Amino acid sequence: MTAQPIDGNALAAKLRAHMATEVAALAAQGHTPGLTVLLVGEDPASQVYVRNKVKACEAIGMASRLERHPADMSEAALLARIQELNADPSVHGILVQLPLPKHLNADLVIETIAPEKDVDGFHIASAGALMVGQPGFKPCTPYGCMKMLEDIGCNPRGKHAVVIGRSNIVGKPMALLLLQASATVTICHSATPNLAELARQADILVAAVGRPRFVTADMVKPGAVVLDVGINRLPDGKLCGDVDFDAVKDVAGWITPVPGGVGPMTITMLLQNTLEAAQRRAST
Ligand SMILES: NC(=O)C1=CN([C@@H]2O[C@H](COP(=O)(O)OP(=O)(O)OC[C@H]3O[C@@H](n4cnc5c(N)ncnc54)[C@H](OP(=O)(O)O)[C@@H]3O)[C@@H](O)[C@H]2O)C=CC1
Ligand SMILES: Nc1nc(=O)c2c([nH]1)NC[C@@H]1CN(c3ccc(C(=O)N[C@@H](CCC(=O)O)C(=O)O)cc3)C=[N+]21
Ligand SMILES: [Mg+2]
Repeated sequence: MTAQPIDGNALAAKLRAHMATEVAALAAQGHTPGLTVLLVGEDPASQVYVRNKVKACEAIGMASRLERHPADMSEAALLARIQELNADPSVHGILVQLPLPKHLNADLVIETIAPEKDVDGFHIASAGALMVGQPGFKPCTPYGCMKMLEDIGCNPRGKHAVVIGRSNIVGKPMALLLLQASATVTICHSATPNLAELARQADILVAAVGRPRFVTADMVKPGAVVLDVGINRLPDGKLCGDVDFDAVKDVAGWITPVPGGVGPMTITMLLQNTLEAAQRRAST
């Protein structure tokens, strides 16, 4: 079997084209959606990501601002800046690029963002809303993965979904979204003794481990949908997912590539959340 590739760039383009019309409608009412991205320090990978986010906003007519701050910015100064952005009506979404320099408490920083501007979906209020099934911003990467399943016609209801990874920004919210969609969900992590055996039972397998080619062909059920969240930079500079794509594509039914899979969908759902934040604000 050769898996069908799930083209994240194509789905992203389709969704963004639709969003552009909604952005234009809001702009016509004087509510151009605005995203502010805060980058503290000079991490080179982060520089690339934040530039891509800002470009993606501009491409669909949103107003985006990138604020660079020095690596030694004090926590008090960062919190004060977030509070100013919380109070600024032209800013609908606030994203603080992670990781932050070690001297800054990332949890405290994220909790300082107003929940109605938390377009990353990382605030405790957003996490709590997701947990209890109330409306709130969903974390962009798992949200994008759900959109990919929808796009290929894969309804998780009644399926066994296995998520490898339990981080607060990917693995855990991914599992909650799949559960909400009535999948039977298994979450694996570094203390799971029989991970390969569990993975092999998955109709939907999500890899969010952060280890290049962690998921090998023997861990995949024939015909499974495999979503590869991993973004790993190899020594030669190339990007590589958490799935051994070349081997797994001969077993899976569907598979996302890296690059060109989940990554572009993460940015797309960030735009979606920012659009929603602006729509909510415009209707109040
Ligand atoms: N495509 C995109 O848009 C995005 C991609 N990413 C990428 O996704 C990957 C995961 O990100 P993130 O969730 O933040 O990573 P974290 O490092 O926060 O979490 C990794 C998870 O994988 C688990 N894990 C690590 N090693 C093993 C192992 N040997 N066996 C089983 N489980 C293991 C960890 O288990 P434990 O909890 O027990 O330590 C942890 O739960 C990274 O490659 C990251 O770059 C992240 C965000 C967005
Ligand atoms: N507050 C915060 N929110 C985030 O959402 C966030 C973050 N911090 N810190 C870093 C991670 C990582 N992340 C990616 C998003 C898109 C791609 C992406 O579009 N990747 C392209 C390739 C890009 C390239 O070539 O480097 C692709 O997969 O096709 C990758 C990684 C968001 N993150
Ligand atoms: Mg992490």
